[in-house]
Amino acid sequence: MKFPGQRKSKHYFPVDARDPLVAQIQQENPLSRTHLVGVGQTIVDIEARVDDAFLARHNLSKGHSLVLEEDKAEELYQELKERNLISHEYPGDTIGNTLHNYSVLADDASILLGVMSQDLKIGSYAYRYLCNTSSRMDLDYLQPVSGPIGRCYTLITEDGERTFAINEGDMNQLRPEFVPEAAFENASALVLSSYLVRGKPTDPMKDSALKAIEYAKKHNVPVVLTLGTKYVIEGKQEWWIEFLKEHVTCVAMNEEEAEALTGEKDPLLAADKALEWVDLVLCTAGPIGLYMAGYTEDELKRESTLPLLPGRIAEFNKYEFSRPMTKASCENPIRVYSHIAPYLGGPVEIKNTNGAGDAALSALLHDMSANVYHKANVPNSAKHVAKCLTYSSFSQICQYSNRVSYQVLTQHAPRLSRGLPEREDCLEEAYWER
Ligand SMILES: Nc1ncnc2c1ncn2[C@@H]1O[C@H](COP(=O)(O)OP(=O)(O)O)[C@@H](O)[C@H]1O
Ligand SMILES: Nc1nc2c(ncn2[C@@H]2O[C@H](COP(=O)(O)O)[C@@H](O)[C@H]2O)c(=O)[nH]1
Repeated sequence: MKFPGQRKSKHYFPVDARDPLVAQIQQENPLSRTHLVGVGQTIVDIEARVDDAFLARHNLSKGHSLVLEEDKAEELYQELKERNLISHEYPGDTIGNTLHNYSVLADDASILLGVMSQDLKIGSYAYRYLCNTSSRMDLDYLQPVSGPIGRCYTLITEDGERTFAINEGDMNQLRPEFVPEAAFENASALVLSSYLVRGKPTDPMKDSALKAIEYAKKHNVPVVLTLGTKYVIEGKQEWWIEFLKEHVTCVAMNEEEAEALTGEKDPLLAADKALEWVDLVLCTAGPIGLYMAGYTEDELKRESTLPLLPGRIAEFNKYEFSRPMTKASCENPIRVYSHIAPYLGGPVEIKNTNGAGDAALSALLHDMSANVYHKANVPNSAKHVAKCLTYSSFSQICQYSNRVSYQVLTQHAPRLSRGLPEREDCLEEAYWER
């Protein structure tokens, strides 16, 4: 496990391998490991620049992620091919992206539960998916299917807006028996997306997601839900609120999804509202940066030394140096908020915003895993006097998530092609002290 940030703090771990005492302990007690689990829809992103007329011709509404009928998807693909509009093809899926990025950042294992075409042809989409996925992602549990994996036509119009058109293939055919309980033992978190419930009523994917949640709860693994797109939430707010209350520890969303869920346009107020249903919120807001909201124990709250920020909740970041906890594990819970503007104001040139939100979430999940890992290996550390959800503070996680989003904005693909630059191994020096 490579650790997120604060490499020089007294709590930094893994400890220096050159210390003979530590080396001896590590030989006697091999380090306990953890991993992230995700249930995903195996999808390849097929990216093309199109005009508004193209969207109109194929009855697509801009900014939406829509599942197409097979014949409509084929028509769309044929036009893209004939007009030579396809610019890039990458493995996608909001969960696949998140697990891959997690594995790259943490240099550690994640487990993808999903489907994969059993007869792989070299050059096929399934083949490309596997070739461009981190070797740290464990794909051994994938369910073989006879059909193709999903295709996500990522249609980018001149205004930079992305419209997703999905040809689902067999991506929703994951059956509950391919969700093994063993994957949840020692897991640090289960990550799911709201896309999993929008298949046909006969698709087994939703039951598989519920099975995964059942095992996560049984093994005390936090459930993290990413909202994917506002269109899956709109009109079904009540259903999602009940789902969050019943199953979810942490919700990740962008400001549009947050508004669809809570009715609040202001991301800070939306995040605050979501705390009625979950313990931790990550709300990205494009060029505005990102917000986190959560709970901490009153006695353990830590005041920020950064400038206090104005907002719909006055000086809302006052305790952002605290570490997130579940509300239930606090005797006197207080709400904590943090915000950060885009790293360096955003890249000079944004290559593609695809995957920026997934990237932010992968950094948060890395921090959650680091906490589990540290606790298992140094249980008597001062870090674990209270039961926290993360290794770092709200403020530090905001900075880390933001930094990882920036990295994705500077490249075309939605998945990190490599980790953050080594020079930043100590983010404090390069950025956090700025
Ligand atoms: N136009 C932009 N300028 C600067 N930073 C951006 C821009 N768009 C996104 N970001 C960064 O990427 C993060 C996630 O982007 P966002 O667009 O909110 O996610 P999503 O892709 O889920 O909609 C933001 O919190 C911000 O740090
Ligand atoms: N599992 C699904 N993933 C989808 C779907 N529609 C789009 N996407 C994926 O989202 C990411 C981009 O994420 P963002 O953080 O930029 O919002 C992209 O790679 C797509 O593959 C879907 O229906 N299901």
